[in-house]
Amino acid sequence: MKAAIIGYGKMGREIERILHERGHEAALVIDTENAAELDAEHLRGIDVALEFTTPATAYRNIRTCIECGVAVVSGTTGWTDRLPELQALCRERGGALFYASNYCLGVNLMFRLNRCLAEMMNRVGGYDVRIGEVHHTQKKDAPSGTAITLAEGIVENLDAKRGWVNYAPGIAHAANRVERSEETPADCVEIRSVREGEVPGVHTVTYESADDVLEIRHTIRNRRTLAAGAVTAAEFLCGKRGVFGMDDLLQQSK
Ligand SMILES: NC(=O)C1=CN([C@@H]2O[C@H](COP(=O)(O)OP(=O)(O)OC[C@H]3O[C@@H](n4cnc5c(N)ncnc54)[C@H](OP(=O)(O)O)[C@@H]3O)[C@@H](O)[C@H]2O)C=CC1
Ligand SMILES: O=C(O)C1=N[C@H](C(=O)O)C[C@H](O)C1
Repeated sequence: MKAAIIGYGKMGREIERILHERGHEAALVIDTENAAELDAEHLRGIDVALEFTTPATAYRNIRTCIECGVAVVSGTTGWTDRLPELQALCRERGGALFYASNYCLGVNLMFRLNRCLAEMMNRVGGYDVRIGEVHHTQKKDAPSGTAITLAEGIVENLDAKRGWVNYAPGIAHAANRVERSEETPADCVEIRSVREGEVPGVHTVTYESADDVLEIRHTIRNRRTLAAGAVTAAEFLCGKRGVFGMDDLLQQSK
């Protein structure tokens, strides 16, 4: 597989290592200094691009890949209100796009558990739910894309919840922010965001009643699991047309 890496930061470098280990070629590397080289000429001959950049740049990067007819795997978070536009463009152009808010297999199992638990909670009274996420201090977006996917899984399955808000004290650029935890409306899932040291990512879904606490938690030990999942998605996407996510990948590997 001849791959392009778009964004040569923490994820881009880890992805490069996994590509080499699996015998693929990182034929093009795009970062801020050569961002202008993301064009048809430089993408010629590339089988798949792996895009991990910033909330401000992901849309344009992915769009360029689709317009140049190159399959693209993206994991960039903090911009996905515009993802449906690109999914529509990809379908219209007969391209290939894979997006996941989290490429770690364990997190995707947690997504399934989370949806299932939310559905079961409709038959049990007395619990309220909240989500916690902890990440490193360089993270540009809040809440994390993973926390948003968890919140959407709850909203889709738990009748009492209609949306989510973010309690993110001290974090700039938080979406759907409430200033204090007590301001969270009863029909919203509160996501509490914390930025701390070098933490790769911890996500917790907590159901609390007056008498007990039920929690599901996932802790990422290192970015290797995220990069390996992204490369597996790229291998899956190669030669396909359409719009895909982790459920498609997990379906196939059953
Ligand atoms: N879905 C998933 O599983 C995961 C998603 N992520 C998400 O992926 C994104 C990247 O994460 P991470 O690697 O940790 O972040 P980093 O900040 O370490 O890396 C991002 C890189 O992209 C570069 N960049 C900025 N603009 C452009 C551009 N226009 N074209 C090409 N490169 C550009 C940055 O350069 P410079 O530093 O010069 O600005 C930087 O090198 C984030 O949104 C993060 O939330 C992260 C891990 C897993
Ligand atoms: O920025 C990160 O580091 C991560 N971002 C993703 C997110 O926002 O959910 C995935 C993972 O948690 C690491």
